[in-house]
Order: sequence, then structure tokens, then C-alpha cells
Amino acid sequence: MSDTIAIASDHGGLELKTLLKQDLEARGLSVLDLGTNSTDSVDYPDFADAMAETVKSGKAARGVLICGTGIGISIAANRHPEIRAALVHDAFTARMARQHNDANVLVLGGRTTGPEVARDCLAVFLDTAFEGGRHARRVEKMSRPG
Ligand SMILES: O=C[C@H](O)[C@H](O)[C@H](O)COP(=O)(O)O
Repeated sequence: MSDTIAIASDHGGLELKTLLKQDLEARGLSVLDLGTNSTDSVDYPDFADAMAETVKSGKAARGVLICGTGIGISIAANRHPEIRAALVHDAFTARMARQHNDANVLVLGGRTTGPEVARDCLAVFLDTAFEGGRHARRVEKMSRPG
């Protein structure tokens, strides 16, 4: 798998993005920062779309998206069939997102999840493999055109 991971947020997730980017770099991963990089108000669908294009093109194997709650940016990202974006709130949901759902994008809320819980979520997301088996059948069904 590519060692590159993409990260993006709106203004509501900027602070958490900065923190998690440091964790990614500390692991030796190559990080593609898709913005935003200021506290100016921006629109989260633009960053979800940029993430989808980056994953689709193979420039990054996985991604991290953050907005205020994580809700809007996950809705926007999941409009792209190649993306399985999972909004998680703790290490357990982060683990399930990988083991059961083969999520390729981790989503967090910068205004809802504290920094240390978010760091745990990221670590679990990066370190947990997809279990396959019955879950592969379900993931395959989600990849079919609607
Ligand atoms: O789901 C949407 C996100 O939480 C956004 O970060 C949020 O709606 C932005 O709100 P505001 O424009 O009031 O900062």
C-alpha cells in the first residue's frame, strides 16, 4: 500500500488537522495536505471532493477528513463510489471502520472529538487491517452502482 496519506479539513477541523498531520509525519508517512490552511470560512464539500479525487487517482491510498462535526464532510465524501468514509468517535468505532467496513477515509469532528481521542482513532485506523470474509461481500455490495 502507498505510504502516502492525504489529509484535509474545513476551518472547523483545521486545529485537529494540524495535530494529526504531525502524528502522520512522525510515523514516517508521506502526507498530502489538501488544505484548508487558514481559519477563513470555507465549504467542506470542496475538501471532500479533493480527497475523493486524490484517493481515486491513487495519489494516496487513504485519507483523513475533518470538519466541525465530521458529518457534512463524510456525507460529501461518501457521494463518491470509491470512497468509504467513516465518521468515528472513539478507538472502537475506528477499529470497526477498518475491520468490518474497510474504510479508506477516516472522518473526525474537530469540535466534537478531543485531541487525544482523535489521535487514538488515527493510530487505530492506520494499524488495523480489514477482516475480509463476510465483510468483503458487504463491502462489494456497496461498491456496485446504485
Ligand atoms: O458538517 C459540517 C461541519 O461541521 C462544518 O464544519 C460546520 O457546519 C461549519 O460551520 P460554521 O460555518 O458555522 O463554522
